[in-house]
Amino acid sequence: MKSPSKGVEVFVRIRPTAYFAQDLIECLPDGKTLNLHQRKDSRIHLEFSKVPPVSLSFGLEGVLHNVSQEEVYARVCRPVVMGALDGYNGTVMCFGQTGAGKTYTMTGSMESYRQRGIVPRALQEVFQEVEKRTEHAFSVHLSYLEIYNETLVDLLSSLHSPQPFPRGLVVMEEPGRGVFIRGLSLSPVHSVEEALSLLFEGEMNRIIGSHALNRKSSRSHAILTVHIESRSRTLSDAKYFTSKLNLVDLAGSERLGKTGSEGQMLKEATYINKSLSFLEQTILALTDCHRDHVPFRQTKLTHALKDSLGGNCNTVLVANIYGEAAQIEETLSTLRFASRMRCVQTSPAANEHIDHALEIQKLQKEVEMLKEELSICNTLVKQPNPMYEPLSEAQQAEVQSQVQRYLEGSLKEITIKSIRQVHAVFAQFKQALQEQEEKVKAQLCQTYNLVKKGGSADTAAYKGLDTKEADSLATSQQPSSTKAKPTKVRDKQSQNRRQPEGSPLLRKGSESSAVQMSEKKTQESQEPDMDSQDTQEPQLTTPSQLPPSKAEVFEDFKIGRGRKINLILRENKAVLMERRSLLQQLTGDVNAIKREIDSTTASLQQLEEMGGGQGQYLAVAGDTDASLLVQLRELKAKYRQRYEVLRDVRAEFNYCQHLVDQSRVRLLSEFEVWYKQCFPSPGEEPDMRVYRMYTQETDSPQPSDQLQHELLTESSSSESFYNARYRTLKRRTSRVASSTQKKTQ
Ligand SMILES: Nc1ncnc2c1ncn2[C@@H]1O[C@H](COP(=O)(O)OP(=O)(O)OP(=O)(O)O)[C@@H](O)[C@H]1O
Repeated sequence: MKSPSKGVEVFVRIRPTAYFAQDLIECLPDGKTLNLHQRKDSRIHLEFSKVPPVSLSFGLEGVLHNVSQEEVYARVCRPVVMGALDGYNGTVMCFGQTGAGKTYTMTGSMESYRQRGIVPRALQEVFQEVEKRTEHAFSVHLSYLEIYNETLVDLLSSLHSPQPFPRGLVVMEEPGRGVFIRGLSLSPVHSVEEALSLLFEGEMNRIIGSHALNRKSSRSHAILTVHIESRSRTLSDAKYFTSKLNLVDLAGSERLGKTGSEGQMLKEATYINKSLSFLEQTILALTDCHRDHVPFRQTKLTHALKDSLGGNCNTVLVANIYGEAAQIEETLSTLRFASRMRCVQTSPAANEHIDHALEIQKLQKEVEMLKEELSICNTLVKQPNPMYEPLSEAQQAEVQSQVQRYLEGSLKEITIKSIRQVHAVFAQFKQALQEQEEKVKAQLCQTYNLVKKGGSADTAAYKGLDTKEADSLATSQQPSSTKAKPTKVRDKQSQNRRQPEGSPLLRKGSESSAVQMSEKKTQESQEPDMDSQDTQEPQLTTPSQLPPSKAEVFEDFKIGRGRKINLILRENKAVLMERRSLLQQLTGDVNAIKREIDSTTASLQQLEEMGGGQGQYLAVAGDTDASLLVQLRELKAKYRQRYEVLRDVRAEFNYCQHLVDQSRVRLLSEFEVWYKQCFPSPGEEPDMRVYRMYTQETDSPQPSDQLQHELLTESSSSESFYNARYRTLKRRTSRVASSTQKKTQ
């Protein structure tokens, strides 16, 4: 991610003073231009007396005159902080004469929160953003470097064990890493509080000199760096971003003569001036496109800031000036430096990295997966040159024809060539099955004159079952055709040949024979042959056989193991039918009486209208009318009596309906259990013990017998309760059976 190159952004901040030289310094209303007028009596004029008075104009990103600390931060630093969180290096530095307000701008007041400077605000914003950007995991470290008299000092060393590098800190450069200070401590920080306490610690350690101009003037350059690393929490890629946010408070530029420094102070001032002058030379070299060498290494300051000056960094300079007439020479020099700085171009670029360890891990995983896939392919294919490309249309058509021929029996085996071809074969099977189903349904609907009403009527017709039972079976049905062996799709005919006599699979002939069979079964179930039930049980499957469909063996179940519950269901249904016809009859009676009541009432009303009112009515009505009244009374009494009977019968009917539902659920759930035990999934052995238990009649009461009474007397909402209880009883019964078997062995 690379942004277009741009110049270093430069702001001028004017230190407030009661003696602001407004005739010399003019801030234009655009807020971006500052004009400096040279006066006849100024020192500048005296020194260059032959030069006619001139006005110099400086274009900037902004003139910060009488603005709050908050606004300074928002305009100068916030965009750089945001960039740093996105992976762009950023540098904000203050330059200017001693006492012009550099430290005030960078650090601000240590006592007043409102007057805190750029650094504490930047730290605060970093952690606020870290909390907001939840889709990224950030790690933040701080380092605090001081350059004093060309010596590098770790301002946070007091918090760490002695330095591992006895020769002190060294500015280093490494390809891919850029410039860094070897031996400088990196303190991890997890909150704004931790970060601020490190800042305060560093500030305490910073050497404060005193000299004639400013008792608190800092005599060193200070670089606080926030090192940020961010990794995506949502993407599993090995990409991550790093950035450095440098907050630089440069030592004050000053004229030696003016400060009156001597001794140690003089030495300090010399170093400071030297480094600032090299900084200026470096900037000049950077702005000169014909120079191939930029003397970054001349001083520790320029070397340490190499990345920030003309690198891939978002760089902002705040030029602090002291707006009094006496300081006009320093102001001019600061503004000249500022305008040169504006010409320096940087090419901000996000520092994107690849976590090689993670990348290797990912690739290793991928290789493992591909190896597995390849081994499956090799097992399946057993031939050279397997196909890896998606099937072409011609190949798809070939697969379709192969499946057709295989189903018809003219093709013995489909040769497996690739995973994609296997998928295509299965898809063709699925399609063929769906087509067959549709065909059978249509045929059955025609045979039984059934109207197609969604799935229910069709499913019922499918095997001649009760609609609800068939629906339930249909939903739980597993397409037996999909249970093919994984490596070879075997010939269907040869499989049928292996089925034992009497296997339900053998009944899976043509569609018409299926219909005949279901009709035959229906007859059989109406007259169950108790003695032959064992022979009616389906054959157990072996792992090489396909299990019969549930619909096929359901009839067997109903006359075999599920005979009792099926009989109960039938009895309940019979009672329900009887109640239904009684209900219909009673409803007809009640409606007829109601109609009679209505007509009698109408006749009486007619007579009343003819008599012109209640009083006359009695006089005119005579015997006929009196008999109508009696008739009406009798009809009402009869209506009440019949209605009560109707209400009772309706209640009985509803109750019977519950019983039928319950016994149906029982029948189906017992069937499901029985089916699972008798026809286990491929790879599982059929449970012979359970199979025997279900096929042999025992003297001990079956769970079904125990539950029967409860099922018949409870409401249908208790269904799940009973299902659970039934399963528990079943498990217990099978456990008891197995322990008894062990004891007898
Ligand atoms: N914008 C401002 N508003 C209020 N006070 C200010 C402002 N700028 C500077 N000052 C005050 O001016 C004095 C000198 O400021 P400061 O120490 O920040 O200067 P400096 O440029 O860092 O000096 P040095 O180079 O010697 O470190 C301080 O007392 C500071 O509070």
